[in-house]
Order: sequence, then structure tokens, then C-alpha cells
Amino acid sequence: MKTAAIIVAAGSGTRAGGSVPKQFAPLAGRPMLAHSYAAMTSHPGIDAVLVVIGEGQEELLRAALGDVDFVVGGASRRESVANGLTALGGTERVLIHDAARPFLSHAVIDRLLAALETVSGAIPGLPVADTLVSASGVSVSRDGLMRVQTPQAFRYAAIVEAHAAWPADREATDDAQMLRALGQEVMVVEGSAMLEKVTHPGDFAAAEARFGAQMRVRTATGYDVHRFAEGEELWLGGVKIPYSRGLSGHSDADVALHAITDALLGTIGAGDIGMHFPPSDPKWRGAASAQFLQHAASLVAAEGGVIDFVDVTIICEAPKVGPHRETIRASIASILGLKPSEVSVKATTTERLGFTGRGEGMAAQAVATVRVPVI
Ligand SMILES: Nc1ccn([C@@H]2O[C@H](COP(=O)(O)OP(=O)(O)OP(=O)(O)O)[C@@H](O)[C@H]2O)c(=O)n1
Ligand SMILES: C[C@](O)(CO)[C@H](O)COP(=O)(O)O
Repeated sequence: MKTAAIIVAAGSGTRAGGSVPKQFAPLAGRPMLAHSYAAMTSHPGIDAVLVVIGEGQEELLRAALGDVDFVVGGASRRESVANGLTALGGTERVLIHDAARPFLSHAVIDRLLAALETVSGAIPGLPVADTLVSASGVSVSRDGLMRVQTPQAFRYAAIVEAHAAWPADREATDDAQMLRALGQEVMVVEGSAMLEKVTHPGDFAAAEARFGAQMRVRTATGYDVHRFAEGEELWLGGVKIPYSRGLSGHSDADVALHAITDALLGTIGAGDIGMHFPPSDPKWRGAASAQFLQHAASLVAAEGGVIDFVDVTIICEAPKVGPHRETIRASIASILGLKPSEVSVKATTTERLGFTGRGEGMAAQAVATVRVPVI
């Protein structure tokens, strides 16, 4: 069954304040919106993801996610969702999610999609733990009350009908209530404390703390070797190094980037560079290795991971790496979207021992440290 996701990110974040609307503000190492976008795009059951942004937020979106599918929303959340539903054109199931709820797990998505097997609408909810009282001081029973979260999952045709039937002059605080207004059942599945909405300035610190608690550090190594050859260019860390010889290989033979690529792939158990870019495939002949590294980084991001640090040691007798160290460091940082201080480049000789000592080739070894969510 075809399933799409809409992430509504068209709000102005007035209550949260800040220099940019909260969904574009940094949270746990990247823009808030990027977290739920990665969770949606990496879920095997979701075929398409559409982001709804506010007018004039195109640049913020591009900076946060690059070129992704989007549509402009409306003055209220309800109108933004309606614009998203219209832009989708058609699908069988749709998940509607607030960008302001960043830490979405695949487990919640799985529960929602399973519920849609039997009902037209499903929402995540958590029981109310606090005592409730009205503004005038009247106690309200919390029995049977739930705090409702997003994503909210629907049969597409049903939620489109519900939006169309809802009076234009009335606001709805979520989409499920519109489906209930048509007399349809909405199932509540178990929500997640990680899905709390970021609404006020203090919520950012609380969200950072929750994120820290759900992330696990993973470290992995990578190693690569290439042979020196006459008439080849020498590429190290995405930088062309002036030298009498270069490294030979199927791609540009950038031994440093290959080692880092393998280290990153290792952090998520995604095999090695040869598996993703086989030397037998002519399309990688002479390819710039930056694209291999970017691919590995995008796989880490798709798992909701954050790259914390990358360290590479280049092993050769010559040329001297020291004069190029900072350029190489800046280049690797730029390929990975990191700060130069999050990248380390070192070099060593092997005291004229072995193949590197004899100047037959160059080696590189790398260590990558990432944080990935436990989902
Ligand atoms: N016109 C709107 C208003 C809200 N939203 C989105 O709906 C979600 C929930 O809304 P809320 O947390 O209230 O966000 P804001 O409206 O931005 O916050 P505020 O009310 O403080 O301005 C957010 O992801 C927000 O971007 C939207 O897409 N279009
Ligand atoms: C949709 C929602 O997140 C469900 O709890 C919530 O109602 C959004 O409310 P807001 O006032 O638009 O933040």
C-alpha cells in the first residue's frame, strides 16, 4: 500500500522565539526539522515525504534539507495540512507530522501503520500523569484522557474528506478530530516521551537532554591502500596535491577519503566502499571520491545519526602532508558538513619500512565517531 508523509513546518514559532522559526533552529546538531525528515525518509514503509513550509522559508528549508519536495502552507496548521494533502494528489495512506516534534522513532510509525490495517485513523497518545484543573479552579477528571501527539496516520481518502467537510471558519488543533467529526473511529496507539512538542524556549534544553539520553556513540575504523603510478594526479582528502606521481585506482584513488568512507559505513554496519561503489562498475571510473564520502554521510543521516568526529592518518614517505594539512582538513569538513575542528588530519612515515617506506604506495587509516538513535 502506498504511504506518504507530510511534515508541517510552516509555523512562525512565536512562542519559542529565536532568530529563525523553531523548526529551522539547531537542535542536537542539526535543524529541528531534519530529525523527523530523516526518520520519515529512512522508514521502509514510507514512499514519499512532503514538507510544508511558510511563505519565504524556501532558503531556510534548502539550508536545512537541501532540495526536497515542499509546498507552501497557510495561516493555520489546519490550512498547512490541507495544502499538503492537496499537493500529494493521491496516495493510500498518509502520516501527518509536526516538525516541532523532532525525535520520531520507527517504532511509533510501525504502530500507526499497523493500526491502519483496521481503522481509517490512528494517533499516538500518552496518558495524563498530572492532576487537571480548569482556570476557574474546578478539578477535571483525568480518567480516560490522553495527550495526543503526531504523526497522525490516516487512510488518505478519509482524511481528505474530513478536511473538506470541516467548517472553514473553525480551527481544529489536530487532524484526528476532523475524522471523528465524520463519525469515524480513530485508534490511539502508544506514543513516546521522545515526541514531546517543542513549543517554548525552555523546551529546547529539555529536548536536547532527551536526545542525549536516546543516542548511542558508535566508533568504527577504515583502512585503504593505493599504489603510486606515473602520470596520475594525487588527490588527498578532496584536495589535489602537487607531486611528481599520483595514486592509481578505479576512481580518483583518494586514499584518505576512502578510509573515512569505510569508517563512516562501519559506524552503521553498512558494509564497505566496494559494496556501494564496485570497482567493476564503469560509472565510477575516475570518479571524485567526495561523492563516496557524501553517500556514506547521507546513510548515517538517514538513520538519524550525527557525525561527531573524524580522524584520518595518512601514511607515506613523500610527499610531505604537513603543508597541506589545514587545506585537507577544511576540505573533508566541507564534504561532511562539519566544522574543521571536528576533523583531524595526521600523517606519518613508516621509517622506510614496508611498501609505504619504499614509496610504492600510500595508506590511510581513519576513525569515525557518530551518535545514532536507539530506535
Ligand atoms: N500556519 C501553520 C502553523 C503551524 N504549523 C506547524 O504545525 C506544527 C505545530 O504548531 P506549533 O507548535 O503551534 O508551531 P507554531 O505555530 O510555529 O508555534 P507558535 O504558535 O508559537 O507560533 C509546527 O510544526 C508548525 O510549524 C504549520 O505548518 N502552519
Ligand atoms: C497537532 C498537535 O501536535 C497534537 O497534539 C497539536 O494539537 C498542535 O497544536 P498547536 O497549537 O498547533 O501547537
